[in-house]
Amino acid sequence: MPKSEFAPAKINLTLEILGRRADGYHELRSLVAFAHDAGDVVTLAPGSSASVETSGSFAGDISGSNLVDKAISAFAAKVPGMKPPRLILDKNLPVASGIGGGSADAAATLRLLSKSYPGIADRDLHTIARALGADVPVCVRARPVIMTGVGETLEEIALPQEVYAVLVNPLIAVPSNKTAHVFAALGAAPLTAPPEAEPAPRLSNVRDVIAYAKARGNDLQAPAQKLFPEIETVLAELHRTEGALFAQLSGAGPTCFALFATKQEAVAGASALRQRQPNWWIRPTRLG
Ligand SMILES: C[C@](O)(CO)[C@H](O)COP(=O)(O)OP(=O)(O)OC[C@H]1O[C@@H](n2ccc(N)nc2=O)[C@H](O)[C@@H]1O
Ligand SMILES: Nc1ncnc2c1ncn2[C@@H]1O[C@H](COP(=O)(O)OP(=O)(O)OP(=O)(O)O)[C@@H](O)[C@H]1O
Repeated sequence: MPKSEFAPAKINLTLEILGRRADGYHELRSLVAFAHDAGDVVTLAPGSSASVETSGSFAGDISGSNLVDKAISAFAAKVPGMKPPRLILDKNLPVASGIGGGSADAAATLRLLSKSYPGIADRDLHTIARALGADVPVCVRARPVIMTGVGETLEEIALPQEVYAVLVNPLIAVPSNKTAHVFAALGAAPLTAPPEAEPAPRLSNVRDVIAYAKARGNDLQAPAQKLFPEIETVLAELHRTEGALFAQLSGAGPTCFALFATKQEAVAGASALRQRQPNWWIRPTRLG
């Protein structure tokens, strides 16, 4: 019986960049949520040949070595004698799009392998995840958190049950090192002192989430928009969608999200948008 792990899209509801560290990475604070019904799927398939096979709409867009392969190698390095598995990656999320697709796939692979090899401590899994990418630890957790550090410090937070979003990606070509470009374009000041800790917000309903997201914003939105002007069109389209209460960029983009109070409004908003922009990737989803 094949075992599967869902690799949900990651959405940065907020993204504050607090300063640049000496190693070039940035300290940040981000409210991160995950999509209930938009994601890739990683399946451990029967068979003796070690391989990673890809299927799905965006399988052909992965460039360089697949983060799933890197996750397997990093995990295997901690498990002497581990038999390399045969994995199938169903790639439904657009690549290099700011919703952490590759990170989510690496994280799902680590969760899958750690179920087969339960000897690996959570602490070791976290270290492996961090070495694979700044977004991989949060994707291993795959629950709403306030993420700080460069992405390694995770504080779980309760999100209201009913938060609906529409995710929109214009499917423009972006370079594979897009995230580094966007951080560089921000030109953040060097950190002079460690950022101050602050208590996690209390988010009781969708209005609280929107107020917090509006107040904190996404510091990468302006530089990303300068590099990829299509983002402005995506945000304008989301703002004019009926029922959309708030719209912003996720991560380094170009995927943007809008928030809705009900599932019906998110589904209707997504279909109205699809009528206007048939070539975009548009997904209504519940966030959690
Ligand atoms: C923008 C976010 O998506 C927000 O969740 C993440 O911070 C990016 O996470 P990621 O894509 O997993 O990032 P990595 O693959 O580790 O790094 C890609 C590049 O982004 C920049 N980077 C990333 C994370 C971070 N905290 N500071 C950075 O400056 C670095 O230039 C790095 O070379
Ligand atoms: N399994 C994978 N899925 C997607 N991209 C992958 C994968 N493996 C390797 N990559 C490469 O990783 C890079 C980042 O892709 P990803 O989809 O994770 O971007 P992202 O969502 O913008 O990430 P972030 O917001 O964390 O920078 C791309 O250049 C892509 O070719």
